Amino acid sequence: MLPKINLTETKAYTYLSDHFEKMIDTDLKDLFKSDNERFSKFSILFEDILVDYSKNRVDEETIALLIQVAKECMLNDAITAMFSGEKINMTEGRPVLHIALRNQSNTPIYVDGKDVMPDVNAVLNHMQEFSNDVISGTWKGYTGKPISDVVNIGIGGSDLGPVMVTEALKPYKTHLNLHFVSNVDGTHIAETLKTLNPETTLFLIASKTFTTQETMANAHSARDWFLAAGAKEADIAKHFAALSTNSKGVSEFGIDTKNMFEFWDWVGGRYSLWSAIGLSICLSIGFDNFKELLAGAHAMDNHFKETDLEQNIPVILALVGIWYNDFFDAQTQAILPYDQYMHRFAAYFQQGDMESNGKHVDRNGKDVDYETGPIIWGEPGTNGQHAFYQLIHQGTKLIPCDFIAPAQSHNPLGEHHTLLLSNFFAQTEALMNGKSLDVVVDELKSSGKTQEEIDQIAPFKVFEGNRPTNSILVKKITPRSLGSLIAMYEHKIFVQGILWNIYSFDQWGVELGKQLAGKILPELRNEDEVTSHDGSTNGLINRFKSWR
Ligand SMILES: O=P(O)(O)OC[C@H]1O[C@H](O)[C@@H](O)[C@@H](O)[C@@H]1O
Repeated sequence: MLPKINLTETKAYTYLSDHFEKMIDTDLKDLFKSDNERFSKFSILFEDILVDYSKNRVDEETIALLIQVAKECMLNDAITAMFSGEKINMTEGRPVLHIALRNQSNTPIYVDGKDVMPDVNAVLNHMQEFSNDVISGTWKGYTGKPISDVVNIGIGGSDLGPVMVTEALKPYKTHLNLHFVSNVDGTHIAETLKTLNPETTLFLIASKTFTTQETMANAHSARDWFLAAGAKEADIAKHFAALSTNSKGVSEFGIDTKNMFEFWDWVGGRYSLWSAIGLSICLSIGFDNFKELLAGAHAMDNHFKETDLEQNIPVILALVGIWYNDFFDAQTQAILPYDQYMHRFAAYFQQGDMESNGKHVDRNGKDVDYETGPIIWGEPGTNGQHAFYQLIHQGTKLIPCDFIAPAQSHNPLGEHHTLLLSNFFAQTEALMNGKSLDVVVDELKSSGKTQEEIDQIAPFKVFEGNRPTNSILVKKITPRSLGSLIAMYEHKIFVQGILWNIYSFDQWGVELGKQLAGKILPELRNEDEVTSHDGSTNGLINRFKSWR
């Protein structure tokens, strides 16, 4: 059972509210001036990952009080509950055990009295054998040719993780070409199939439930395309595999359950890249690299489970996030990787964070009267600098940003990486220091502007600064360090959910739209005028029918 304490009910929260009044006007620059040790006090090194949170509007008292809130919310008990397989996903009656999928120490983890590790290891062995066969060409298509292309058909958690990781780890790629089809828009599958040869294409139908409309529609279209090319039903076994918890659904679709890679209801969709859903990752980078990804995540799991809250990276990131979310009213959190390979990282954590903590009912079933999950967004640097950073620097909103960069590039081309990193360092410094009116005026004077011109233009060139950032410097993006980074954010989300007293592992919010689409679908299958909805929906549907 998870504790059910709202952070706002803790004693420390009251102290934190008073403390906030003091901190609201504190300038980051002054915090650095008054403490030479600030960087070492407010940064944590974990393996090849340095997390610097010193450019935040916090001092030692802030962190101490936030930790006190976490303790009063019984965070340690919650961590133990998750790792020991308690059914902490109460509304679905399930444990939350993505940590078991990467439990490389193989210590037993029990669900309803049964150790899950033998099943986890059996699926991993199956994934190893299968991916080795496909990569080596031992696995042959129906005309005896080896596989050249793999299409993962899945959506949400059955798509975003594999896409993000295969992109982030492209330097480790095997010879297989990976494709991902998620959208029910026929364009997605049609465009993907255009370039493919059915004799050498392998489809992975990735769906935890094996009922998701988009995935089933795309899977059927893929099968039709495959059969239309001259293949027989019996050939499907060589070209279709399923990654799912639903063996009945898989065999009804016509996939041999020998080609099914199982996982379990205690793996949440958005936490499933470590499970059989990661088969596309294994095929893309090879099983050994996939194991390294798991090992990196496991190392972060151990850090999270065993480190004191004061030095615990996911805990600190979560608390600093809460500080802005609940005291400074920051609505969003940007994730800005200075690594082109990580271009889907923010999109991945959009689901990871927003589907987990986008809740307004607490674990007591009551509406919360404080802010919960932030809006997550971001794009890689330096592209973002030339697009939306204007608002981060000079807009009216406070946007805490995570800057992530590798020290070593996989493509050390000329000076590119040095240029990239100069921007990475410059941005957080600029956001913190800003540019005062005096400096702007001096600059304008020395560029020969008249006093009148200076008076006119100066206000627009001022940067307030004092804008908070975390800098996450990684030696190199490898399967291991990426695994650790992902697990770090997963646990951050967990900690925030605990303190906000919400259930982070269900996602009822995605259901209503699905239900209504199910109702509307039959109405679109005929030409009758629709009158059963509100005026707007009726009007739109009827216009659609007349135009299609
Ligand atoms: O893997 P499935 O079952 O196809 O679900 C795909 C997605 O569906 C819904 O949008 C949610 O439940 C997501 O969390 C999930 O990732």
